[in-house]
Amino acid sequence: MTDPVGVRLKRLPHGHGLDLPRYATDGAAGMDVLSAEAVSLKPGQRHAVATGFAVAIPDGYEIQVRPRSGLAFKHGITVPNTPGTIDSDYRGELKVLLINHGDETFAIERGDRIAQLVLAPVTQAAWEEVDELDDTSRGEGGFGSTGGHAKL
Ligand SMILES: O=c1ccn([C@H]2C[C@H](O)[C@@H](COP(=O)(O)OP(=O)(O)OP(=O)(O)O)O2)c(=O)[nH]1
Repeated sequence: MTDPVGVRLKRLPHGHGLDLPRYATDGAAGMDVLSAEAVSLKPGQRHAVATGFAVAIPDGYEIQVRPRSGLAFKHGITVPNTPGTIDSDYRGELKVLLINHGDETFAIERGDRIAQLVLAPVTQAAWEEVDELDDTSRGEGGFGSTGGHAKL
């Protein structure tokens, strides 16, 4: 595990009194993030859930917003834009987009752990436009070209 990276975090008025996102175990990759609002999601419904804080991520990093597998597996609650991207220059409230793919209304209470945040390094690309690309054994094969499942 590398040394932790400092990330500035500002609580917004509706975030006061809530725990900050935190790693549930020593080896956790993601910090569980809490909802700052109570909201119910009907089947098929989407919502941008308030977290009650904003961040200033250091240059060269992003935060990814990922689903919690337990909510996804047991209730069909997931992040439709997974992994959500929090840019280092974004200063608005960090929101967690959720969708209910289950068949029952799902109630979220303020303080519920709704998703997880993963701090990740970012490498920006610089295009090098060329007339021809190098040959590879895969070539233009893709989208299941190597098989591995009867349906492919
Ligand atoms: O799950 C998410 C995804 C994004 N954002 C915020 C932070 C991010 O930096 C900003 C823009 O996100 P993104 O680039 O994914 O959105 P876009 O649809 O491309 O909008 P924009 O034109 O604002 O970049 O919105 C969130 O709070 N939660």
